[in-house]
Amino acid sequence: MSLIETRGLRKVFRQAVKDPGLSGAVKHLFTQRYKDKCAVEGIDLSIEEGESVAYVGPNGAGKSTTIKMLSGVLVPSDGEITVDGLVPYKQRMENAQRIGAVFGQRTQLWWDIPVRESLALLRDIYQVPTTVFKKNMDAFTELLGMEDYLHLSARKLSLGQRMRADLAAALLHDPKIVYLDEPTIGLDVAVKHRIRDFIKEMNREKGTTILLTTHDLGDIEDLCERLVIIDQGRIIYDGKLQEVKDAFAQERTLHIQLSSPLSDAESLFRDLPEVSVKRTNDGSEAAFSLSIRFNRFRSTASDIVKRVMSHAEVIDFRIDEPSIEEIIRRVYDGQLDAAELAAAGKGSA
Ligand SMILES: Nc1ncnc2c1ncn2[C@@H]1O[C@H](COP(=O)(O)OP(=O)(O)OP(=O)(O)O)[C@@H](O)[C@H]1O
Repeated sequence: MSLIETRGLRKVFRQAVKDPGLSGAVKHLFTQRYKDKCAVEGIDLSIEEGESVAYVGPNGAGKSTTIKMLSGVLVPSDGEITVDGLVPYKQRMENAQRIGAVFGQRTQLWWDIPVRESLALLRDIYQVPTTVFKKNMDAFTELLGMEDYLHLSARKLSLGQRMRADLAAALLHDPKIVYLDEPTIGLDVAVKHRIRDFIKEMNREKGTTILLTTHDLGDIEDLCERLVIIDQGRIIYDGKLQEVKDAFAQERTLHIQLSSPLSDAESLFRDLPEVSVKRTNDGSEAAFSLSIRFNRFRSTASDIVKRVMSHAEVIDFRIDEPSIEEIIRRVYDGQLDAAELAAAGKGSA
């Protein structure tokens, strides 16, 4: 059995239907109307120990609802769910010992007491042995750069400081699994990197299994090898991040630096209509640069470089592939359909 396993997992919420405005609110007091909203529509998910999985989808897709069911906060309407052999909503306390959770929008720290005290309270709640607590506190303080603000209450922390303290709080008891819901939301680039490095370290060093939901697709590229895309409560893709890139990132851009300008570079590619050439010389350091976009299934980078080299001296070049961000955006926009996507991996669409 996998560490995390769900079969046919469903969650239906009962939502109040109100007419707009004050009259609608008053009317609702006397005649309540409700409709069922299926937030999660039968999810089959297997996650092995040590995996790092991105769980992404547009707003309202059902990501948080899934995580809440996995962490035992919500009871599923239907289906099966086990986390390390436990049924989370039935064995909440045992489950809590094995998981850590960070919800970017909320904190699990006590608002008015110093961070150091909050962490000590969590040590007692989770019954973390003193040696483990000390070892983790030392390591986390250094890795997350918390020394300067351990004496401050959560109320006084900046968002980046608070998020780092929250990560420390979630991992203090060495959980097997950590659920990260938007762990880098609203953070500057430096703090984001620090947090990502820390998560990678936990995954590598301790084999912590990571389930990450995020709208920051940089998080995904940096942290996860596997991608699960959910839309309207259903998984529409489940497979390797690299497979999605290989299947859909057909476009490449070659950035070539020349020793002197090359006039009419376009003429070198007249027989390749899908190739487009842009001059990107910004006048600095006598750089004469071309950015050449091509479809990797129709042309090869080596052919393009060869053509340029036959007319000019090439000093340097590099190839860029589109980011996963662009591909996922196309999925969200409906430009890539689920069946196409599923064919690229082992998606369950
Ligand atoms: N407690 C609730 N009561 C009623 N409906 C809910 C409740 N929680 C979530 N929903 C509905 O379920 C659907 C899925 O919500 P969920 O929060 O799981 O989405 P999400 O993928 O996490 O979205 P986001 O990226 O915006 O956080 C939404 O339509 C939401 O309105």
